[in-house]
Amino acid sequence: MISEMLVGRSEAIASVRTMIRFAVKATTTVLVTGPSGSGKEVVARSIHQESDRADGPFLAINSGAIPSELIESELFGHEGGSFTGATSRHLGIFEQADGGTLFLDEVGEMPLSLQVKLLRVLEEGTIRRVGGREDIKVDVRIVAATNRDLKLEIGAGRFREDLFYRLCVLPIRMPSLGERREDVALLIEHFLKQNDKVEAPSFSADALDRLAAYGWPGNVRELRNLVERATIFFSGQQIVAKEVDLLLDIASQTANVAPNAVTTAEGGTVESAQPVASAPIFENGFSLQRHMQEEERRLIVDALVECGGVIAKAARMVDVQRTTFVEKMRRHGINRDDQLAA
Ligand SMILES: Nc1ncnc2c1ncn2[C@@H]1O[C@H](COP(=O)(O)OP(=O)(O)OP(=O)(O)O)[C@@H](O)[C@H]1O
Repeated sequence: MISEMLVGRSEAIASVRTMIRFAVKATTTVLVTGPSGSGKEVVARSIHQESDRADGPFLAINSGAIPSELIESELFGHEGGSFTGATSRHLGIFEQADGGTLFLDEVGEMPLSLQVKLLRVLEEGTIRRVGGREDIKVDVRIVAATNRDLKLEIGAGRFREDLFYRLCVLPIRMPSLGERREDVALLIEHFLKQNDKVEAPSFSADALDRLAAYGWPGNVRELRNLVERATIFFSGQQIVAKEVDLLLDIASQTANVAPNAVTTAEGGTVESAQPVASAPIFENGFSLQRHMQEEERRLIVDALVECGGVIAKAARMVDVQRTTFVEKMRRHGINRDDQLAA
C-alpha cells in the first residue's frame, strides 16, 4: 500500500518508507520536513492509510495560509457569540478529525501565541473552543510538516523549542527530487498513468536523460505539472530532448511574456498555456499590493472555471495546496457556484 502511494525506488525513499512503517505502529506525533513539493503530504496520507485510523478522517490544514485572527477558531472551533461574526457554534478541525489523522502543514508558520495552545493540546489531548468553558477530549493523530529549518526558527525566536521537541518525536525527512533523480522516470510513468482521458505521450531515452539531469527546484510537484503539460501538448507522441527543453521553458517563463508557440511532435503548433498579463498602469493611486491581489483573484476564478469547479484540480493548476486555494477563495469572497453560473 505504501509503495503504491509513495512512488520511488531510490535509497532515500526506501529510508522514508522504513520511517513510515515505524510511524504506523506508533501513535506519536510525526514531523515531516523537506522542501516544498517533495511529497510531505503524501507521507502523511500514507501513515494515515496504513494505520488503524484508516477508517477515520484524514484532514489537512495549512497554518501558513490562514489569517492569524482566524486560525485559532479553525483549529479549535468556537462557541456562538464568542466574537463578531461567530453566529453559531463551529467545530474546529481538531474535533472534525476525531478518531483520525490531522495533517498540520507549514507548522513553522503558526503564530507563537497558537504554538502554546497546540503544545497544550498535544500534552493533554484536550481542546477548548474559542469562547468555550470546557475542555473537550479529542483523539487525533498529528502529522506536522514544514519546509523551514525549525532549529533556525527557534534561534530566531519564531518557533517554540518545547513544541519542536513535542512534534519531533518521530522525524521524517523528505529528500528533494534533485537528491533522488533515479526516481524521475518512475514518477513520470506514475503520473502518465493517472490521466486516462487522453492518450499518453512517451519519452525517448534522451528526453528521460534530460529530465533526470534537470535540477527540479519545484520537486515532484514540478515534475507532475510537466507531465500534465506534456500530455496536453504531445498526446500520443514520443517526446524527445529538445521538446523537454520547451516544456521546461514554458514553466520558467514569467506571466509577463507573450504567448509562445510550441512546436509539437506532429509539427503543428500550439500556444503555451501561460497567462499573459498586461503591464500595470502606474496611475495616481496605483498600489502594487492591490494589483497583485486583483491578479490573484482573477487567476483563481479562471482556474476554477477552467476546471469546472473541481477545487483540487484548480489548485493543482495554479500549483498551490488545496487548503491554500480554499483559503484564497474565502479571502477573495469567491463563490464557486456563482463563478460557474456566470
Ligand atoms: N513519492 C511520490 N509519489 C507520488 N506522488 C508524489 C510523490 N511525492 C510527491 N507527489 C505528488 O507531488 C505533489 C506534491 O506533493 P505534496 O503536496 O505531498 O508535497 P509537499 O511537500 O507537502 O508540498 P508543500 O510543502 O508545498 O505543502 C502531489 O501531487 C503529490 O501527489
